[in-house]
Amino acid sequence: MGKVELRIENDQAWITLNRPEKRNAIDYEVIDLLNEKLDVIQTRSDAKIVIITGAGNDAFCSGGDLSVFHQIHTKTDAREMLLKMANVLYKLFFFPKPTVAYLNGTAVGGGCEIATACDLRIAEKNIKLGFIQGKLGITTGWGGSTYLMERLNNQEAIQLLMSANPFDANEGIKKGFIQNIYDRENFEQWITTFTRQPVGVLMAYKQRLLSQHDRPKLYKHVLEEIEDCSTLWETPEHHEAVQRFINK
Ligand SMILES: CC[C@@H](C(=O)O)C(=O)SCCNC(=O)CCNC(=O)[C@H](O)C(C)(C)COP(=O)(O)OP(=O)(O)OC[C@H]1O[C@@H](n2cnc3c(N)ncnc32)[C@H](O)[C@@H]1OP(=O)(O)O
Repeated sequence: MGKVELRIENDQAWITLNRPEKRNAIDYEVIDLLNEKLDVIQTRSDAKIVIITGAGNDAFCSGGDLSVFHQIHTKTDAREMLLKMANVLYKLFFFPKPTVAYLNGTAVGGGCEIATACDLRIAEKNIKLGFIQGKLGITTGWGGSTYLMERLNNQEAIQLLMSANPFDANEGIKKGFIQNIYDRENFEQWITTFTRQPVGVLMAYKQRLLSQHDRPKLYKHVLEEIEDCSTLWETPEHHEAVQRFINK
């Protein structure tokens, strides 16, 4: 089994982040694999909808792999890593087919950024969410805050980002971040309400959704976000926070 699995079945393309022992954290190989899987799905007429989830029962995704990314010290190197993943999430945000994050467990940091880049977010109950980057002395850097401002009203978005507080699925529903709470069986039933339509219908509605967004402006904002995050990456606050996690 690879670090990212793709299964296309019943008109559904399931991408599973497959590093349960690291709570499905994102490293360089995962970034490349995610990019490849999206390219494959784009060419497959039997894939009507994309579902991203995590392996195991604990986590959707714990964000960047701190055991790998703690080796990044300079702004230049941080920018390079952030841009690589930001480009994948930009592809995901503007993907021509509908995308759903099925949050089977904890989603923090970059895990919430991946979920935000999807059109819809469905959560299992009792999961923990959080744009916790602030607690690490950085901001989102993969486009997450840019996309969150598109998904939620700015007042809700800024509270989630600035507080860096964890929240649960019920709070997520109230804020408009989570659309439904379903266990796996109910999720699989719900997803068929989409896949029973022809792919052309789903893609046409997706285009209507995408036409709400100003593509060049969003990319500019993503680049600004990367710049801010990579500047903060160099600060002692960030390195000390990551070191505390590594040494725990
Ligand atoms: C860098 C990009 C940036 C962005 O642009 O957004 C970010 O993503 S910043 C956010 C980075 N992520 C984090 O700070 C989360 C760190 N992890 C946790 O807080 C917790 O692990 C958890 C996700 C809340 C889950 O807690 P729990 O279920 O209690 O599991 P453990 O803490 O015991 O972890 C099990 C195992 O997994 C390893 N792990 C977890 N997350 C990461 C990670 N992000 N990177 C690397 N490794 C991770 C953890 O170290 C444990 O390993 P072992 O001790 O070897 O079992």
